[in-house]
Amino acid sequence: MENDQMISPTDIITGIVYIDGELAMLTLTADGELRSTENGLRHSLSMKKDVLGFVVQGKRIRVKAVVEKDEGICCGRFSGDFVRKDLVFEPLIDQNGWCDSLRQYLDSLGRPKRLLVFVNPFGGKKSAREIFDKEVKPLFDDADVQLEIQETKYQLHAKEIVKSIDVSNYDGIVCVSGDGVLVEVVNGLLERADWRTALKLPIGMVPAGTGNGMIKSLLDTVGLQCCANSATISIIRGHKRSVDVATIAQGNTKFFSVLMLAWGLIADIDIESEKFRWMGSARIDFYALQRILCLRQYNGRIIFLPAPGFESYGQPASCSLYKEPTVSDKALGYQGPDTKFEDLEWKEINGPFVTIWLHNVPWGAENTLTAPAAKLVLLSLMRQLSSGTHVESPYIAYLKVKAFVLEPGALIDEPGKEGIIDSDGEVLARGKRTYNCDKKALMSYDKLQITVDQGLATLFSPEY
Ligand SMILES: Nc1ncnc2c1ncn2[C@@H]1O[C@H](COP(=O)(O)OP(=O)(O)OP(=O)(O)O)[C@@H](O)[C@H]1O
Repeated sequence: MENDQMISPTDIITGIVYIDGELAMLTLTADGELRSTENGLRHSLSMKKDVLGFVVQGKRIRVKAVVEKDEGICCGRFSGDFVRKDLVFEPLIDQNGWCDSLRQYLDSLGRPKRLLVFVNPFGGKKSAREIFDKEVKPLFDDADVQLEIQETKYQLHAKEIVKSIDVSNYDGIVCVSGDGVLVEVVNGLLERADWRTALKLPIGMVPAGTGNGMIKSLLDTVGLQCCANSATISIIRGHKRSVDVATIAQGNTKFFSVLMLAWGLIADIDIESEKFRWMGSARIDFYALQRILCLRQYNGRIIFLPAPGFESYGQPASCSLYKEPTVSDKALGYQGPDTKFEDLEWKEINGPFVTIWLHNVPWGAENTLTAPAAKLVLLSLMRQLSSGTHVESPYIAYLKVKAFVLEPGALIDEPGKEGIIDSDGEVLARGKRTYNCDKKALMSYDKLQITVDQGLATLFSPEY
């Protein structure tokens, strides 16, 4: 704290104001600091980091701000990393000048002003609407963001909507949901004829599902909690980052994935635990334990193109990525990466496998899981999942690949029973005698290939 406040010719606006009934000097500096000196003490708010917006209340101006809270403070039911720290001041003169300066500075930050918001009332513990009303909407209102709210009414509703929206009407799309709606939005945008433009629209996530792996990955990287408060503030601040999109193809059928593909144990836990949806995210741990105690092993083969540094894994493959069938002229949307992989050095590993898990982001869900070959080892590895140390286990082969082919087989001790292939929480293929095997799936339980386009989609993200 300093006693004096230097005025610089580059300051945007400066003047005497009342704060809490006391006279104070307030300045908006050129680099976006809102600095006040009151009773010799200096306080400041960063327009970029702390300030959401402002509102005129009679002669006063209320600057709505949030600051990162100190560790140990808990603010009731909805926890988060931020607490409110509004600044209320009354300029002695030129209230309009203050409003114009604050508005212009906020506008110069390139934050989103118009958002299409999907709220999935069905996801997770069915609390998305409550999360949206109590935590998300008030913050967007403070930041003066216009919202077009769309509650999803059925599966694939969000995908259907984004396929036909006028993308120029929005600065972004927000999903108050789990990862499922995010994936629908990405797939919907990629199926548009104008997918290149449409994919530039940033997508924001507010965790309100069982699987919130994408937003967990983004927030955790900068030490923020995976909660609605931190996620919404990140969207308001408007920073973006690009994420890889994997194309999973089986003939002409395609699915675009941003998180992961799983087969075997992980898919079985993810999909079969649906029976325990009422437990919230605990259903995953609960069912994982059951599945590990009655472990299944699957026949099959994986063929892959190792990334640099991972060439020693597997043996030379007897075949490579299959050739794409010619795309019909009617297929207008994105068709996957253009890269040609045929003549490269493919490797293969033959089963049996407990699970195959392909990941695009570090976190599959808020409390991830992966697994090797023995029950006791699996149980001890479960405890390591939250730290990620499971990848060091000798029972796990952890490798980076540029392209991948999965040939899924049947259970080794029950050849008439097959498995489930799951991508981003959705069932891609259901084999014979699996859970809900009479339900329709996008692909058949057969060979499929995965290729990646780096940085294809744009997400709202905390600043790194
Ligand atoms: N009103 C609705 N009724 C039923 N399903 C819906 C509705 N709205 C959206 N869905 C579907 O719910 C699925 C799961 O959504 P979301 O990812 O938001 O939640 P989640 O809890 O993380 O998912 P899950 O629990 O299935 O892992 C999506 O496939 C979505 O299409």
